[in-house]
Amino acid sequence: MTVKEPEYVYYHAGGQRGSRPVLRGAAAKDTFSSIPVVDVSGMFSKHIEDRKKVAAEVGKACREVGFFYAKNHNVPDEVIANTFEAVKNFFAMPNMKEAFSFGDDPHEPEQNAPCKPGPDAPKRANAWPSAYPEFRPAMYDYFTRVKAFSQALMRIFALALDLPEDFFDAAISFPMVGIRALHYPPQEKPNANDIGLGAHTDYDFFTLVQQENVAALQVLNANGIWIDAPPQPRTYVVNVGDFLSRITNNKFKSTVHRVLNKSGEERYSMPFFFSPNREAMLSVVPNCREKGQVYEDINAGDYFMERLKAARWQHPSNNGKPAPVVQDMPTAQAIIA
Ligand SMILES: O=C(O)CCC(=O)C(=O)O
Ligand SMILES: [Fe+2]
Repeated sequence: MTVKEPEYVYYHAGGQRGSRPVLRGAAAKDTFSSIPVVDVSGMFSKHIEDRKKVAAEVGKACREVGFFYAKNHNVPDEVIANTFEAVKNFFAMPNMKEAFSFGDDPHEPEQNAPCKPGPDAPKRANAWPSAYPEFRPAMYDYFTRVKAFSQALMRIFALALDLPEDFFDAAISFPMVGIRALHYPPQEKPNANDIGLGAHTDYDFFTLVQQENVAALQVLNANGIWIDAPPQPRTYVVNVGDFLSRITNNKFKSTVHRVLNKSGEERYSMPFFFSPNREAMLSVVPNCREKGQVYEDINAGDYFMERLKAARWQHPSNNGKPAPVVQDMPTAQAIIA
């Protein structure tokens, strides 16, 4: 009799390598096989019942999947379209890069920081292309709106956790945020090992992904099966990140995902990473505390740096050298191992 070796899926999650057996047939667990769609329009209603209804759906999606599509958000279509156009122009420049990141930086007037950076403040965070001056205002137009939408969404997460709606408000007044504009060129003959972005979880509170009309994002379920998250018109893909998972004692799932562009076409996407203020404390929220709880309180900025270092350390380009010092790395741009 031959015993079949189980097949495994490998990923990086919570700053560490992980693996999961692929379970089929009788061994399969009860898990998701599609990404739920939540109509979030009720979050802008003046009636608390409408907001609570959205929160209930968001909470269910966060507990069961860790991902959902947010339909009827309030970021205008034309702002998103203009931003993608600017991103394509940027990638078409001769000094082509495959990713452009920028994030919170109190030096930049567009961000209306609550106070001016002092003499000890971190250095400027963002590098803007001088050869394309229209890029910065286009990105900021998008940044301002997606950040406001995220701050509003945070109130829905509070309700979803049975907390007062304003529970997180003070902790997200000048949040750590980052936009990553990504370009995935067509892959010749892609196979499962030939991925655009390796399997990972995000180290933020949550992420809002805009993807243009090319499907490539995939989400890992509990059975080790990759579930497609193709673009759905006029939606955001929202996913729980490690910070939110941590403060809910993992009741909200920070789910592993990857990008595999099998389409034969160019793919552009724009994740927006949202985390609390650098000084905020990440404490497990009251309703999720349990005896024998694993997570201690930690400063959000410190946790971010810890995760950034872990990602750098494991990055293949690091060649096993000691982790670089990253204290001058002031923005919340997620660097993926
Ligand atoms: O390109 C995408 O659709 C997702 C990107 C992503 O998961 C990330 O940058 O963390
Ligand atoms: Fe991600």
